[in-house]
Amino acid sequence: MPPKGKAAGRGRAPAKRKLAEEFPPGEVLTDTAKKSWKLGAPIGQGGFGLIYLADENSAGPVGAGARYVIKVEPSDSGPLFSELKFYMRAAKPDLIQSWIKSHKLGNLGVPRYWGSGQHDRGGKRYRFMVIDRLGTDLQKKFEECGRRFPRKLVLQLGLRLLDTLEYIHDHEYVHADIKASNLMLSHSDPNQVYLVDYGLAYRYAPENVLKEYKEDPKRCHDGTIEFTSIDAHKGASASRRSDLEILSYCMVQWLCGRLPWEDKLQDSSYVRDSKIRSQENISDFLTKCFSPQDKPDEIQKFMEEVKSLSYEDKPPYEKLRSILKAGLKAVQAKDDGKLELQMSGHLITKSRPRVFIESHHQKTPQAWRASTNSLLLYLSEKQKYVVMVILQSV
Ligand SMILES: Nc1ncnc2c1ncn2[C@@H]1O[C@H](COP(=O)(O)OP(=O)(O)OP(=O)(O)O)[C@@H](O)[C@H]1O
Repeated sequence: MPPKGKAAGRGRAPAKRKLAEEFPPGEVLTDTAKKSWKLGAPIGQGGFGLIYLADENSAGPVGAGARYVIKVEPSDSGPLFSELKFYMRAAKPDLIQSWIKSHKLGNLGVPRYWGSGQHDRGGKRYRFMVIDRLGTDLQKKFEECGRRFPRKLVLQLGLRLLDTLEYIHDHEYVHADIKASNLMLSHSDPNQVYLVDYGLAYRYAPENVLKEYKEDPKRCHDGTIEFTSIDAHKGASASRRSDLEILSYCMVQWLCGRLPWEDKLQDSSYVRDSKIRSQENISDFLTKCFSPQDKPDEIQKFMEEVKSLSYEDKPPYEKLRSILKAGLKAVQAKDDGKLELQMSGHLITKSRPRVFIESHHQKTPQAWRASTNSLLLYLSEKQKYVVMVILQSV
């Protein structure tokens, strides 16, 4: 989970806190249901602990194809405790499966929870949690794609996130930190995307009683600064509309490359005021982000719909899905469930190039780098600029 006001993109790297010691592969952990799990190699590091490959305990070592991961943190770590509460309440495999069935979905983007417990080692106590093992995060894919995602991909991600948010909202929680680095592709299916990191997830309606709107100056700007909601900037706890507002900023960034306030992320009040202004005139905001021929009508409609929600409102998920589906139709695509990182041939031929000159900071430039919808041309080792040709779908 991010500390207060952490930025998602370049230049973030907050100081990592004191970490849990690294356990050797083969360490066996027993959960509260007395089930044993074996650790493999560590594959990730969070703010407070490590993530290891894992499998049900057996005679053999845990290999690269492991189906689970175990998150281990010192037992006094708050974030894993609150994340664990979310998983225990809302991510049990049976619960997810019955939602998938009753809502006729192909999949649901919440990793399943398989167990948890405490583990003592070297005189210290650790808390651990077993969840599904996932693949690459979308921030890496975003960077590889030259910081632009094709319109179809953005709309498909929006649709899958609406399914996921509807589920977690129905289970009394909001996520409050949606961003590409918290979206991970399945390890086995490139068309499935999961929302991870529930360290900031907030139980907005315990026992179905909605929390009231209350600003707390000590909690201003919680979340990831460029995407966090106006409510969070003002110190109010996240609500369902916050998740959708955050999703809309993400979709805009994925489509056009950067949000207008990204140059001044250190100035939280500036970011808050820019977001307030963007909501006052959504059309003007999108005009700043896109060229006239690229301004996405569906994103404007989506944002207008979200803006009309009050703090306690249940979002109209189905209406929001139909807005995004209309956007797919406008680019001659449909909700086929495919997360295509590459532009299809059809979209490329209907693209118009835009050229940007950017300062060149790379120490070891490549001759060129092609990605889904952009082509970066590094002029030479000594030159100061790169030329970025961006193919924008019309
Ligand atoms: N289910 C998973 N399967 C595979 N890798 C994972 C999984 N969950 C997390 N990871 C990897 O572990 C890293 C740390 O994840 P974690 O959820 O612990 O982050 P965190 O504690 O929120 O830390 P921070 O937000 O500070 O990066 C992730 O960046 C990701 O690479």
